[in-house]
Amino acid sequence: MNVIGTVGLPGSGKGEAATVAEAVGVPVVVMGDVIREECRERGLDPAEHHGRIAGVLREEEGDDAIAARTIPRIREAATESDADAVLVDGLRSTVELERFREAFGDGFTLVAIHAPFELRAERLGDRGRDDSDSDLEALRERDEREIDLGLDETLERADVEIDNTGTLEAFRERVREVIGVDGDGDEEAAGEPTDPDAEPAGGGRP
Ligand SMILES: Nc1ncnc2c1ncn2[C@@H]1O[C@H](COP(=O)(O)OP(=O)(O)OP(=O)(O)O)[C@@H](O)[C@H]1O
Repeated sequence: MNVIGTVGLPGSGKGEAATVAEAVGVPVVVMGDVIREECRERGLDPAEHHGRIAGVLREEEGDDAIAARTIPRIREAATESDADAVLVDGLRSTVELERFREAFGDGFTLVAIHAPFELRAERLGDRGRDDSDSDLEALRERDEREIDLGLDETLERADVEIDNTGTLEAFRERVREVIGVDGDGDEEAAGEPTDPDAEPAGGGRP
């Protein structure tokens, strides 16, 4: 089974990458859903308690708690789908990376998505999902929180890099390339890492 994990700072493009995967039939498992489910089980509103419950889970079950709870979801998504790959959105730390490598071996590919602070701030401002999206100080704090969890080191250990500083279409094309789907929507060897330095394939939308 090919499992593609994405890692990137807030606003780097992980959600867009997940949307591309879904559009080509690659199921997406969002690690944050594990936390949202735990919030609901504890009778808490995920919108308010998400961050705290993520910390509580790590304290109670170990630093790899969220990865460990995500693994059965990945296997289930793979079983239910005809696709050769599953995309996992939301890795934060090397402990989680190691947990996935242990579970999926060479089938696990970590994809780092990079975009500089100013660009992420601008894009999140446009996204405007909530108030924090347009708050520079909030973004700085989110960056720091994620870096504290080990996001920087996790980015450094990626198998494939995606530079998301160009157009949205160039990014989408590069994501399709990385998940092994060509511009016509045909699946190739989903999950095989491609040359990280390669230019996006370009061309029109599928
Ligand atoms: N290359 C791009 N050009 C223009 N807009 C982009 C590009 N890449 C991403 N975006 C937009 O930037 C915003 C942030 O991207 P996205 O939601 O994918 O980030 P994320 O990494 O999932 O962030 P978070 O961790 O906060 O959920 C979205 O509105 C997305 O559509």
